[in-house]
Amino acid sequence: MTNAQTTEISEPLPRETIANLIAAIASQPERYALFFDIDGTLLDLAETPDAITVPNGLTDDLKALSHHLDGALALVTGRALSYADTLFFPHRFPIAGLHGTERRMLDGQIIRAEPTAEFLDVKQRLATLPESFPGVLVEDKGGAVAVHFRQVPELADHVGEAMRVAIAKAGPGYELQRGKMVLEIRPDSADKGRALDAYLAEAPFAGRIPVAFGDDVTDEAMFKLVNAKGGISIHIGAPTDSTLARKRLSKPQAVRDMIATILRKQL
Ligand SMILES: O=P(O)(O)OC[C@H]1O[C@H](O[C@H]2O[C@H](CO)[C@@H](O)[C@H](O)[C@H]2O)[C@H](O)[C@@H](O)[C@@H]1O
Ligand SMILES: [Mg+2]
Repeated sequence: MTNAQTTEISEPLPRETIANLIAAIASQPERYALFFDIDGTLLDLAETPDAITVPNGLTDDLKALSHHLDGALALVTGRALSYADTLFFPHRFPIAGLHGTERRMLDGQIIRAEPTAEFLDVKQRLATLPESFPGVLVEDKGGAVAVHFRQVPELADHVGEAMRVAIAKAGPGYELQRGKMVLEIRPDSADKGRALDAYLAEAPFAGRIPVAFGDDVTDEAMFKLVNAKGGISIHIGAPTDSTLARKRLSKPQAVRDMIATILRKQL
């Protein structure tokens, strides 16, 4: 996907621009709302879903940044909401999980699509996939199911075929989501853009400039929404023209450094 209207497709965020953004968020926090993807954005990617690590200090830094923004910080992730909570325990951030299809609002209420009988049947069948394709890893996320092939990339086509059959059996209400070395069946009731938009309708997010950080296909819906609202979209990773994001940071460490610098500046 390319974005012809974007003049700065996935350009590195110049040092000066980073400095400006950091200074602005540090000195005028009431103007900004920050939205972070998790895997590949806040956290370095790992070989398997459970092998990720949350670097020392990140959880507290996120909490401090959230406090600085008067709560206008949310995580928008493909992970299950409950899993994301365990990553950043004991803090409970506003989180949109399963690519935006389950969302905890500020009052603690959670909006999610209930799984259908057909989906649960498909999920059960997919659980046996590693018997036919050793090395493939099935991640049960409750309302969604992901099949990872990072450890056996040569099986990508087989996984693709199995998931095409599975999505047809899952029936209405579900869609196939592509990701990094993963294919997933998830509810089609929302996406990360719609989740972000829903947060922007609520205090303390409402009326603020959205700033979204993400690294993957699923984050494009978020970038599109943020661009339309005059916000700042930041892609994490190598330069690419396959993103709607208008700015770029090279890796999760750069995101973590940016957070730490904002906090130092506001002291
Ligand atoms: O939207 P995100 O927060 O970025 O979540 C996207 C998916 O992240 C996880 O999978 C990815 O990260 C794994 C750990 O680094 C990696 O092993 C895998 O290859 C990646 O696809 C997670 O397991 C998925 O459920 C999320 O949808
Ligand atoms: Mg990601």
